[in-house]
Amino acid sequence: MSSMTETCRLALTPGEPAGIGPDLCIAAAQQAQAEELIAVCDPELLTERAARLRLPLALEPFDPERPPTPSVPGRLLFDAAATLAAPAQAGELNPANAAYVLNTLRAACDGCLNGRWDAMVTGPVHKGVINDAGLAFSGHTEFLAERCRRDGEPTPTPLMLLATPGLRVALATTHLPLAEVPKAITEPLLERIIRIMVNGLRERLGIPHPRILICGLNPHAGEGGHLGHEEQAVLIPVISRLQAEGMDLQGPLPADTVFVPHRLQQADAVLAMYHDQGLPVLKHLGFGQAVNVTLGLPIIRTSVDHGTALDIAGTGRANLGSLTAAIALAAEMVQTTR
Ligand SMILES: NC(=O)c1ccc[n+]([C@@H]2O[C@H](COP(=O)([O-])OP(=O)(O)OC[C@H]3O[C@@H](n4cnc5c(N)ncnc54)[C@H](O)[C@@H]3O)[C@@H](O)[C@H]2O)c1
Ligand SMILES: N[C@H](C(=O)O)[C@H](O)COP(=O)(O)O
Repeated sequence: MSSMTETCRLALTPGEPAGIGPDLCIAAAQQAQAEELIAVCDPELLTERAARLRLPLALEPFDPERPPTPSVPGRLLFDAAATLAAPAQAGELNPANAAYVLNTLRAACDGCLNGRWDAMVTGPVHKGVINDAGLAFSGHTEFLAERCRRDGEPTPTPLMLLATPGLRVALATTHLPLAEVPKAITEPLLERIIRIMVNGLRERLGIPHPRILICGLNPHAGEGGHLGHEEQAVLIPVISRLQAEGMDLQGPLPADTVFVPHRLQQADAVLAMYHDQGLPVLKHLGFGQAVNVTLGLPIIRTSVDHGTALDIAGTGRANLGSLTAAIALAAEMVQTTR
């Protein structure tokens, strides 16, 4: 692990090889970066995609013995941790490459755990094609949590938080079918999630006294029990307990009005109960510029806010904004944590 004064060393996973992830890594490599970027992938993928995009790219193998140096335009370090099973065709998913994608994530995560690099920044993966290949996968967040599990200990609970200027939204549940959400939101889970959120905002994002708005699960936060019982049975007891410990929490609040400007001005983050309660609002405000952060794990991981965009892979039309923001936030989190 690099020291206080050193350049941040960031692993970059391009994600789904048929998607825009490789395009974005190549685009990022065209710019000077304050960090050292190491693409964890099959270098052939980048060479072929760069040729298709007609962009210059000098690839150099990563040498952990050399001190980290800021990336220079047109040059990119790589760690050939995994090899494609079949050549990648932009825009065309191939389940044969699903295991390769997961191997790049394993290598990037393990490198964070063993100090090979300071943090990992992930490009988008395609959850469907990984499952089509017979590999159970619901998202990076859950996969990395499992990878960070220590022998004999339970899997750490990960917290997904997306951030864009003016709004941070975290999720109590992540990639879960909607029908399973109510029973997943138990008192122990919610208490764990709120503690991780408060600690993560403090320790990783440098907000000393985070103010958090907590959405109800039901319309109008249950309308006093007339539109659902989870607020009274689960949310209110947990929130009251943690407020009594001094945490700055408000809720459960009706999710339809929690995101109005005057409320957000008085808060550092919102906790939504499920994926599509929080993320549509965040993406409406900041799609293409927002960052997905995983809190609650012993590693620093940020990611783009968008998917694989197969419709534009290999065309040069992919917007670099979210990856740029994800790299910047990972570096900031590394500095905050040093
Ligand atoms: N970080 C991740 O790994 C991540 C995040 C979200 C979705 N996904 C996965 O991506 C796949 C496709 O999801 P989707 O179609 O809902 O969303 P998507 O983000 O891939 O595409 C939605 C629309 O936005 C456009 N778009 C996305 N990123 C863009 C960029 N950087 N520049 C310009 N245009 C861009 C696409 O062309 C498309 O029109 C799914 O398998 C989903 O699970 C992965
Ligand atoms: N929930 C994320 C989003 O909608 O942007 C996305 O699916 C990626 O999640 P992971 O980082 O867990 O793969």
